[in-house]
Amino acid sequence: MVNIIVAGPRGKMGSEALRLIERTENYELVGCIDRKHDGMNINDLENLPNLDARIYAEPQQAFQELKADVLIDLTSPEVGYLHTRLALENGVRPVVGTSGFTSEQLDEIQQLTEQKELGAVIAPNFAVGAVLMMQFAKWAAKYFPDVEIIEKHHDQKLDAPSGTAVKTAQLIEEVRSSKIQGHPEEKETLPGARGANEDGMRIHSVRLPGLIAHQEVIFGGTGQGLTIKHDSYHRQSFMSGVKLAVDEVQNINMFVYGLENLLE
Ligand SMILES: NC(=O)C1=CN([C@@H]2O[C@H](COP(=O)(O)OP(=O)(O)OC[C@H]3O[C@@H](n4cnc5c(N)ncnc54)[C@H](OP(=O)(O)O)[C@@H]3O)[C@@H](O)[C@H]2O)C=CC1
Ligand SMILES: O=C(O)C1=N[C@H](C(=O)O)C[C@H](O)C1
Repeated sequence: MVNIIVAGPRGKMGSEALRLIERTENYELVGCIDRKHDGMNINDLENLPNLDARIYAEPQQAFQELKADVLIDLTSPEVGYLHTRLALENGVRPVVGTSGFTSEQLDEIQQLTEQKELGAVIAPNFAVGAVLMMQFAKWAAKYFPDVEIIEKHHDQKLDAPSGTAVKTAQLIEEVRSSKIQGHPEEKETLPGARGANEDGMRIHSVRLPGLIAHQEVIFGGTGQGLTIKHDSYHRQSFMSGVKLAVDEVQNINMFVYGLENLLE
């Protein structure tokens, strides 16, 4: 049995993670971290699976009182970082989907994971199709160094650019020499028109109601173009990746950043 704590259980992703736990035979929800409803039970809340687990507003109390193997964190960048640290400090292996961590925070989590000799998985995107999109983009960038990323998300998203777009740019940087794109003398007549600049790559963030999570990586070459595109139409698209991470995090004693490192 895998004993799991979910942080952010009322959220769009957290509630989907509860449904994953409910339908997985060897998973047990032992508690949740939620700043509201302290002391209540998940089965007291409407529209959530009928799971019997106490809610803790104070994360430290949850980690001390519960016998947990894995934390699934799907919250917001500041609190997600805190939960991840607390999990490791209390011997619990984190599986983190929360996006927006800084590279310094990722380094610190890596160090803590190694110091505690535990496993930890942080995945900017748990959808297998998105992982493939990022890998294909890395491959294409070897031959097409001029690239722009357009990520599109629902309008409740807090961080921009998305974790997926940042990770895509990082993967491309591994195979592409630093490059300034566009005309060297180009000027923005409206600030932000050319998007964020990551090593010369432009990242554009679209936020609209109705969207879930979508990304296009657009390459341009002489007389040709290539677009690699992924769409998540439902948050269930992320759950097979969350499951893979929960299953694998128990077998590793290292920090993993990106689901591609767990896929065969
Ligand atoms: N890696 C991946 O594949 C994916 C990652 N994500 C990421 O997962 C995270 C959650 O996304 P999503 O479910 O859409 O977001 P939601 O806003 O729907 O859910 C976030 C949850 O976290 C809680 N929360 C937020 N801030 C705090 C805080 N300071 N203290 C305590 N609880 C807090 C919210 O509670 P409250 O209602 O009280 O604010 C809410 O229950 C985001 O970072 C998103 O980018 C999303 C999809 C896929
Ligand atoms: O907030 C979201 O919804 C998503 N966040 C992740 C990100 O920032 O890349 C993953 C996915 O794009 C959905």
